[in-house]
Amino acid sequence: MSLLTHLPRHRQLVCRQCLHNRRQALPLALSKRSITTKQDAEQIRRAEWETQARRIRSGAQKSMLTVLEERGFVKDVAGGRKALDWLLTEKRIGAYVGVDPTAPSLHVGHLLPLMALYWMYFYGFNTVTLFGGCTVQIGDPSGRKTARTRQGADVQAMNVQSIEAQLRKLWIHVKCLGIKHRYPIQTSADNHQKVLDNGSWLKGLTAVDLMKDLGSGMRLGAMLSRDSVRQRTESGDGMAISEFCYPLFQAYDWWHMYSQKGVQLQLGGSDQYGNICAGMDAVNHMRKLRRGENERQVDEDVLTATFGLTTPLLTTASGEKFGKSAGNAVWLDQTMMSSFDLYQYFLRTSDDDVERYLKLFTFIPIDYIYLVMEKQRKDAGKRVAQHLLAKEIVELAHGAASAKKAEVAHKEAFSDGTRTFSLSALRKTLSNGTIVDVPTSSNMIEPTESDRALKLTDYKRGFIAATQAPSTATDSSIDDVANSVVTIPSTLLRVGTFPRILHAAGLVASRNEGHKLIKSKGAYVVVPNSGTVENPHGLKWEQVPEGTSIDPNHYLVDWEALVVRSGKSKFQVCRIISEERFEAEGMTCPGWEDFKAKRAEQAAAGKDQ
Ligand SMILES: N[C@@H](Cc1ccc(O)cc1)C(=O)O
Repeated sequence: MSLLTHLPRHRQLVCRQCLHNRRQALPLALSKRSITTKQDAEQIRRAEWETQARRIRSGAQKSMLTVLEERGFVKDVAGGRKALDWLLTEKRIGAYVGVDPTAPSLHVGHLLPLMALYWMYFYGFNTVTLFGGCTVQIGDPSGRKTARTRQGADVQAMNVQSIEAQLRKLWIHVKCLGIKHRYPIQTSADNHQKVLDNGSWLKGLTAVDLMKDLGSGMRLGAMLSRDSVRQRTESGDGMAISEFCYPLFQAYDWWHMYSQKGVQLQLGGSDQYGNICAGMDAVNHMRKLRRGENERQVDEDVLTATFGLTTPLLTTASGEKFGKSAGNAVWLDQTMMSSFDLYQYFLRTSDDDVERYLKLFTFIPIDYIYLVMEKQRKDAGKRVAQHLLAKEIVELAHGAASAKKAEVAHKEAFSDGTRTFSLSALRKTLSNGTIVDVPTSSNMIEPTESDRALKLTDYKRGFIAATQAPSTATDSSIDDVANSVVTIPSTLLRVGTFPRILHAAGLVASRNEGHKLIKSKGAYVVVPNSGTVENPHGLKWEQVPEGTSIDPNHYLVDWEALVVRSGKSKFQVCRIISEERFEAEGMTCPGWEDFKAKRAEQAAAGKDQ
């Protein structure tokens, strides 16, 4: 906990443990009077750090790197593991994670390096989350097989604005979670935690200066041998000079923050390894050039050296890509993915993955995670670990109030394992649920010059609609439901059309797969009026019966909703509306165009006869 020195003395809320630590850490003279001057604060910070270092050296506390490794954050360390472990114990260095605002929101994949950085914050390091207001205009080729499509200046400006706000919001939630989990955040200093835009220094940098200083120290051989460059040249697609030079800009960021803020460590996803190594070389070169430091000092002094740390690429235990829902990214922005859906995405985590995710995506102390996992193994059906994971992530991304609401909505919806579904929860979902029309074209909806006034939220909605998997997808990797409510025209509800409905609801990738799901007894539907005396509003699930004589209309709840489920917990609430309204509002759903085409064909054939 911080010492909250700006508050009057009686409001400095410090828990007993912190008070004890603080007394131990403070030089006697300081602990007796109130802390006022900057030097005092600095002295306390130093004393706090020294106490922590002593505890780590004596084995009473785990080192920073050990914590990161134990929780699964470390794939590669550039610069040497042992040296980094030592440095992180001895010196309160600066560390940073950068993201390019290529979309209006971060997605869960971004969280990995960010979480590692947040842990460093709890340990007292000076931390920077950087957004690439300038680098996004160039486009990082790392890990990409093709060049990015160029975005309009308006789109870019909105993305930058949105990502900056999101990074700031995440920090607020991180601090709240830190307090909740009782991490002793050390006395804050000006540079303890910052959100920076690389535009603020790259914009003023001239091309000549970049090439003269930094460019002269970067070797072509190393840059050419990078995977992203090799792949493109080998595939014949080639690469633009701008993309090829991208690492120079990222390297300059680091040099800027190294020289101004003592940032010695960069964290990033595994695709950033090349950029990070290029940055380390560049910083060394600049140190020799600008500061006139001698070669040996730069190459050998660990206390001033730079290091890189990459986080692993996440896949689920069954080998699928992590962070995709129905083929789309799992966004952290609430207007692009509701708290309900984000919660549901993580609630579906398999038992094999959940422990790993709890370590990576939550700040829950590791011993508590082990306890939860014991409980989980005893009664896996309750999914305690998954609920905990889902709630913590929503709390991190959307805040505590949203997390609580999402938890209640889910627990109510599945009040008895996955067997009952309460009417009130369903009604709530129907009234809150975002109805996202799946667009007919996969073109990005980009605001034009004349659309300058377009609000950010509208833009985000447009973005999410445009980047959804196309409605006619037959991609069998669709294993998820992205929205709380989908809208389906009543025309699709005919005797024998359950496979079509499962497809329209997004639970399966085609009508054929719908058939298969029903046949394998994996499809369920909520039965209306199935409450009991004890639980009159509870709704029960029933297996969708096989056969062509089943009428989905018999399962309509409140005459407006059909709730279908695939397997254990993948469910979808479908709002049923008339075809006229569906068409008038320009909506569509998987299989709809196909259905209409067939209907027209049949009508034409009927006329011919
Ligand atoms: N290149 C990074 C983002 C980044 C930008 C600037 C930096 O200084 C660091 C990282 C990415 O695409 O993920």
